[in-house]
Amino acid sequence: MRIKICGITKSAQGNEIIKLGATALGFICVERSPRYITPLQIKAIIDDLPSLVDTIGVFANAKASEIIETVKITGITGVQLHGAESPQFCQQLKKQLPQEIELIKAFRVKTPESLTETTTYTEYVDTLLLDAYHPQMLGGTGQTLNWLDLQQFQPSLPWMLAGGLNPQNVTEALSQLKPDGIDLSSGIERSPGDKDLSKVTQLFQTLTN
Ligand SMILES: O=C(O)c1ccccc1N[C@@H]1O[C@H](COP(=O)(O)O)[C@@H](O)[C@H]1O
Repeated sequence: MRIKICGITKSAQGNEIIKLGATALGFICVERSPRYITPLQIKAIIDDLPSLVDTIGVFANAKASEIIETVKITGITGVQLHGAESPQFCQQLKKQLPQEIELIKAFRVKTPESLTETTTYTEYVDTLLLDAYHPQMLGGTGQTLNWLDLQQFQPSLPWMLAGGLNPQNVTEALSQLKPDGIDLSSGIERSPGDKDLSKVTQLFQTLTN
């Protein structure tokens, strides 16, 4: 299972988190987020990481040109779209990105019906991600989804579960759902962008038991 730890802002923490077992690190490219870091800061962190790690830039309603420029500057291996990007935007962006760049579309699930929207994207992206809906915040909310409502979600693409996961609730989430990956941010932090390595250690201990 893929394990993505998102909202990395510090090189040393990113490296420790990879050693603990994460398969992917996420970097927030949304300026209004307290976890935002610049493309040059992302590049500096990635340059210091082992090469086989997935590195995902998280965007929300950004222009395609900004995303493509960020991919070039940073060397990220994937792009996560966390806003209201349309299927057509994803289709166009996918055509413009280098073939090897993973395109992830995130959905902030408000009602079980929100899940049906995902089917209109499956032709144009590589991976789906489900996050909790919050009226003011785009992500990193710490709010969980109603996992029971997701049990019927069996998309044709790999999918990742996000939204308020932490060392205490991840086992319960994975007993109800079988995502291809999980994505955590605020549940393993001291403060936004500052990961708590003891919580990350606890997470991986829980996952390996
Ligand atoms: O983390 C942020 O600040 C953020 C800002 C804008 C878009 C997405 C963001 N984070 C995403 O939120 C989920 C995890 O949230 P949490 O575990 O509930 O804190 C993850 O997909 C991040 O990429």
